[in-house]
Order: sequence, then structure tokens, then C-alpha cells
Amino acid sequence: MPTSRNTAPKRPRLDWRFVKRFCRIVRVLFPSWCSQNVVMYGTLLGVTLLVQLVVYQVGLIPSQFYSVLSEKNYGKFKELVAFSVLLILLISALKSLEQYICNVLYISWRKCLTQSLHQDYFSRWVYYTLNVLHKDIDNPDQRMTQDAERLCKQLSSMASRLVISPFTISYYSYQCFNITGWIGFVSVLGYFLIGTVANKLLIGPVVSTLVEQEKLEGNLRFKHMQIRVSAESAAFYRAGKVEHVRTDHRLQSLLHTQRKLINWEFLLYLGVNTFDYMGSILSYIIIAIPIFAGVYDGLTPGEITALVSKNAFVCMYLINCFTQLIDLSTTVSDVAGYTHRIGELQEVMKDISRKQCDPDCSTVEMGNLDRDRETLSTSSNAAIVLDKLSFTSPVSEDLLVKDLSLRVYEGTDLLVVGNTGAGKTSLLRVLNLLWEPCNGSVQMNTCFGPRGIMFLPQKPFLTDGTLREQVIFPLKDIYPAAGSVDDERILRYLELAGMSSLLKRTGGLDEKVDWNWYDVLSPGEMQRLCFARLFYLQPKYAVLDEATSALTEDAEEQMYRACKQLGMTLISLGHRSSLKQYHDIMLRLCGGGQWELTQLEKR
Ligand SMILES: Nc1ncnc2c1ncn2[C@@H]1O[C@H](COP(=O)(O)OP(=O)(O)OP(=O)(O)O)[C@@H](O)[C@H]1O
Repeated sequence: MPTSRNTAPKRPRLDWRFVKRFCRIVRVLFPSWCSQNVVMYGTLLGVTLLVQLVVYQVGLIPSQFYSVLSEKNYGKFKELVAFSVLLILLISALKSLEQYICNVLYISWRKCLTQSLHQDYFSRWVYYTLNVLHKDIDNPDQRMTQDAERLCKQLSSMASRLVISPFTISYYSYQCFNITGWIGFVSVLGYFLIGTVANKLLIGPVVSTLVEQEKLEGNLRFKHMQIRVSAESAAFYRAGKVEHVRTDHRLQSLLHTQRKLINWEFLLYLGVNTFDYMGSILSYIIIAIPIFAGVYDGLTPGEITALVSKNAFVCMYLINCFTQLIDLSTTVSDVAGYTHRIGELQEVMKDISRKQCDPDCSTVEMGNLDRDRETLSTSSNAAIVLDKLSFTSPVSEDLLVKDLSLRVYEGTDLLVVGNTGAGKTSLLRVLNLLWEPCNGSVQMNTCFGPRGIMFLPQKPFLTDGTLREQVIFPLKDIYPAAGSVDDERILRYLELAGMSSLLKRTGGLDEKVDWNWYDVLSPGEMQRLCFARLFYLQPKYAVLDEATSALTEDAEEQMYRACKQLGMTLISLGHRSSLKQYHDIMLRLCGGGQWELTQLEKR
């Protein structure tokens, strides 16, 4: 497990690492040369270019008006008014279209990026390692939702401006050079360079503070999430006061960082605004140079006015192009912050995924069932073979289990007992490949999932959705056949688990419910619903981690008898002595790595 708790996190910057991460994200946003996003982006560039051409024409209109009015030419004036109206209609249409394409591109990019992150997150058990074991990365959920959304929004707003800038800058530089000579052009360029250096110095702290702020924002939301999920338990403890203090504490840290951020942003905005306004004065100074130098002495006052107007437009627009580039620096700082957060998540997920070697049948898919049966019939008799297995918890050096050798055969039920924290559930984590053993080996000759091995975890997992979706979970589709056959099976197993009353509460198998299953079901009901799921899926091996802890002994007997009738081999974890009667062998974890195996008398 890679940990870097002792090393300070690297400050996110506009550096080579940023370039690499950004390129990786761009590859996700543009999956191939002929993808829809490339076409859309190309169209956006085309429209932006058209906007620039029309803007140039619109910019020349005042100088034409000066010329026409100084000549008092009524015919030309009428033509010019009609032409101006036409150009204005055209530019409004083009700018609206440009904005529209930006928005469509934003949605399409968000889809690509979030789906790609989901792909890595839900592959194998990356989500488990990331959330439970991997503490180096904060708030993966926030990175996949909010950060991805903001990155796409910012990128779509600046994407075309950034690419089109070199062309407009070249064109207006050429015009500026033609009219004012090299002094005008060099002045504008020098002005831009000074602005860039100043902004670069200010962006660095803004990027790192922004990343910090996003992290704290996620922490605060997580705290609220925690209260929401555990509202009832908190209320029993009357924990409002202490949780209030803790939540406010997180809020304080967030606000402190936000204050730091707005201080840095104040300096950045100061630079940006000064640059903007100085730019407008600079344009007149540049225009004044050839006029005072006598270059245009031969022109009439009307022609000089028209020329000054045209020159003013060209110079101001060139400065405006540069200014826009500088203004983009604030957007670039946001983009850099989000790029680092998302890029880091991608790297960590890829790294985890690479380490999680894929057991060929760990996925739960209907299509795997036939292959699963083949695997079972050709494999060794023992479903699980543990050979000198030793493991610790991820944060401790002390062995929970040392040199455990054990074989689990079909039809031989195993009970695992031991004191609190002795490592019973951890043994399941190792069997499930969630934790790596530090010694020995685990050989799973049976597939995970329906028809193979199914785990009923200590904390029941209820998905969102209808009653049917709860029962058939983790299958995506009904099995073995849709329609009344499957409905009958579900109803039969709900009844067997003592949960047929749920049908009335939900209003049917496929009625959407507007409640959170965890809030409305009692712990015992949740456990019964998980048994209904088990009866429906009928795996060969059922691993039950204190799965009846919230049930009476009678109800426990009912569940265990049903499992046996359905032909399941059981591996149970628990504290109750009543469990012994349903099992053949007992593994006792004695602590400090010690363990013992005993034969049991089944009733
Ligand atoms: N994600 C984790 N990170 C670090 N330590 C963990 C983690 N999960 C469990 N542990 C520790 O590993 C040890 C064994 O835990 P485990 O859940 O296996 O106990 P158990 O025998 O199942 O206990 P119980 O009877 O209470 O369910 C405990 O000390 C626990 O705190």
C-alpha cells in the first residue's frame, strides 16, 4: 500500500507535471481524431474565426462614418447604415452560436471525463482501496463530480479564445505595424510581456490555495453527509452540540483558506485590472507617435479623423487580444488547480488498479455464470485453500493471523469465532482480495458472485432503487427469466426471509421509493432482506459475517435452515454459541496470530 504520510504534499503548479496531467485529460476529452468532440471543437474554432472577421468589419464602421459625415454624402451614409445593421445582426447571431457550441461542448466533455473517471473508480475494487485504505488522496467523490464539472466549464469557456488568439494577434500586429511602424508594435508587445511576468508570479499561490480550498470544501460536505447518514444515532446520543463544534471547526478551516485565496486573488485582480485600463491609454499614445512625427501631415482633417479612428481600433483591439490572454490567466489558474486534482486521482486509481491483480472470475455478471460452472467443475475439490496464511491490519505490524492453513470443501460448513478485533472480518477481507496477506497464499477455486461465493457483509449493503433491485442485487438484470417466473421467485424468497410485508410498503416490486432504505428499515429487517437476496441468488458458498446478529435465535435458525435447503455451503462469522449447531468445523482466532481448528457436532 503506497503511503506518503511523512512527506509533505507537492504544491500544484504550472509545471511539467501539469502539462502531463493536462495532456492526459485532453486525450479523454478527445478520444479520437474523428470523435464528435473534435468535430464540435473544429466548428467552434470556425465560428470564433468568423466572429473575429466580422468584429474587424464592425470595428471599422466608426471610421467610415467619420469619413462619410465629413464629406456630407447622404447616399453613402444610407448605404453605410444598412451595412452596419446587417453586420450587427450577423455578429449577434455568430456570438450566440459560439456560446451555444461552447455549452454543448461542455456537456459532452463532462460526460467523457466523468465516465472515464467512473470507469477506473468502479473497476475491480478500486473504490474500496481508495476510500478505505488509501488515505493519500482526499475526497475522490468531489474530484469526480464537482472538480470535473468545473474543469469542463472553464475549459469550454476558454478553449476557442486560447486557440484563436495567435491568429488574431498576428493579424492585428501586422495592421498595427503597417500603421504605426515598429514602435507601436514593440510597445504593445513589451506591455504584454510585463503583464505576463506579473501574472505568472501571482498565479502560483492562487493555484495551490485553490486546491487546498477544494479539499476543505469536500471535508465540510463529508461532515454533513456523515450527519445525514447517521442522524438517528447522533440524535440518540444528543450529539448535536459536539457535532456542531466539529462541523464549525471544519467550516473555520475552509473560511480561513478562502480568505487566503481572496487575498491572493485581490493581488491578481489588481494586476489584471491595471493592465486592462493602462492598455486603453497606451493605444492613444501609440497612435499619437506617427501623428506628431508628421507622417500624416498631407491628409485633410476628415481623413485624419477617419485614420485615427481606424488606428485606434486596430491598436486597441491588439491590446485587447493581449489583455484577453492575460485575463485568461485567472481561468488558467482554476484549470491548473482542477487539472492537478483530477490528474492525481487518475494516477492513483490507475496505480491501485494495476496492483489489484485480476482473479479471472471476480466480476458479477450474468454472462459469467456458464463459465463459472465450468471453472468449478474442473478445479480442485477444495473451494478455498489457505496455505500458511499470515496477515496484519493495514495500519499495524502485529499479525492478526499467523501461518493459517485450511481447506474449505463443498458441504462442509465452517464457523469462524474469536474475540472482538481478533481478525475475523479481516480474514474475509483477505479472502476477498481486499487486503494483501503478508505471507502465505490464498487460492480461491470458486468464483465470486452468484453461483460461486457470495459475501453478506457485517454492515448490510442496500442499493438505491426498487424492491426488485434490492433483491436481485448485485445482478443488473433479472435471473433466470423475466416476467412472472422471476416475480414468483422474488416473492417466495421474500416470504422465506420474513419480509413479504415490504411489498405492501413499497406498493409493488417495481415501484420507485422516495425513501432511503437505511432510514426506514430496522437492522433486523435489513439483515432479512439480505437473506432474501441470498436465497434468490443461491450461491454455492455463502459467507455470512454476523449476518444474524440483529435477529432472534428462532429467526436465525429459520435463515440457516433455508440456506441449507437451498444447497449452500456456509462460512459464518459470529459470537453466538447457537451458531455452532449449523456448522461442521470451527476456526477460533485467539489473538496475537494464534488460531485453532475444532470439529463440531452438527444437529
Ligand atoms: N480499514 C482498516 N484500517 C485499519 N485497521 C483496520 C481496518 N479495518 C479493520 N482494522 C483493524 O483490524 C483489526 C481486526 O478487525 P476485524 O474487523 O477483522 O475484527 P473482527 O474480529 O471481525 O471484530 P468484530 O467481532 O468486532 O467484528 C481491528 O483491530 C480493526 O481495528
